[in-house]
Amino acid sequence: MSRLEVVDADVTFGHGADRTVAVAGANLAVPAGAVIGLVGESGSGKSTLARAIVGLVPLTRGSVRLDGRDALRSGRGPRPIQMVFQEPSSSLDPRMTIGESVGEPMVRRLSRAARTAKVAELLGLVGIDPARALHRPAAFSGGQKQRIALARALAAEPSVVIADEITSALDVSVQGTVLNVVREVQRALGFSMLFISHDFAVVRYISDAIGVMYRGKIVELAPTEDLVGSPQHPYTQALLASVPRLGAPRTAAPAAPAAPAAPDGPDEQSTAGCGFVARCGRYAELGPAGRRCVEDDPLVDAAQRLHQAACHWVAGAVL
Ligand SMILES: Nc1ncnc2c1ncn2[C@@H]1O[C@H](COP(=O)(O)OP(=O)(O)OP(=O)(O)O)[C@@H](O)[C@H]1O
Repeated sequence: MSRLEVVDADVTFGHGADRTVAVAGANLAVPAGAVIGLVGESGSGKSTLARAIVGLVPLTRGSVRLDGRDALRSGRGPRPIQMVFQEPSSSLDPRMTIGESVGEPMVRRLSRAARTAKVAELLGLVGIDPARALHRPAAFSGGQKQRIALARALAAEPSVVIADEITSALDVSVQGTVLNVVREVQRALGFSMLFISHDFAVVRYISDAIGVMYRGKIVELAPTEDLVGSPQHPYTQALLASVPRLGAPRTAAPAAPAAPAAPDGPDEQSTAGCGFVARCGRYAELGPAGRRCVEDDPLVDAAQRLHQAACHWVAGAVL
């Protein structure tokens, strides 16, 4: 297990009028052996951050560190950070048997016999009957395919696993099974994990701590029950208010209230100050004191502090 850190990360796509800033000043730490959840609405940059961590998209700025060393410059060989995607087809080739797919990351490292034994062990670990190793992905359900994709990721013996919306395409009844398998396997093997989902309930269930992402930034980071019990950032507060309680009807509340921006005030494109200012109820009430929100971008850092919120107006904020 390893400690993963993302430090001051930016990811920008395109140029000129087509320029999109997908990740902007993101800081995040996943302590060794911990499960950190990452939540945020669609387009907040979660997948891009995940892809940048495994080197699938380049960082425009910042770094990814594994136990203090640059993770993106590591040499060849088994990759210490593995990712599982929303679509199992991203990692399972339909023409290969699942045994071949799970065994592939071990081809250079293990003999055929050792690989067969390891494949059986990994399939068993994720609750798939090893006797089915000769079948192709089409023979399995969506939830089973996700578990096989996890087994393949584990074949590389990663110290960090990134799970990106791995239950989002599944029926709710299957989601629980997959989550339980992921949790059991993580506890058994002890790898660190970044678990990404737009579904707060899912992230809460599986994570030791949660990072909330908004417009490319982590705006709050806290142990799970602290975040749920006393959210500090106005965005997190709005996000939690929109999560239906178990059994209660889902309200129509938006993820964040749209506060009207002052006519001469900041808009969604403004980059100097806080990215949430145009939707922030707290800013709307601040009056002149709110100048700071427009001029200064509050950030969380990758340090050890347990509860951090990227807002100038909460206790413990990083200034
Ligand atoms: N390859 C790309 N080229 C251009 N823009 C991109 C690319 N990938 C992502 N983006 C943009 O970056 C922003 C963040 O997208 P990203 O997919 O990371 O968000 P997300 O939080 O994972 O959302 P979702 O859950 O919908 O995938 C979006 O505005 C998206 O359109």
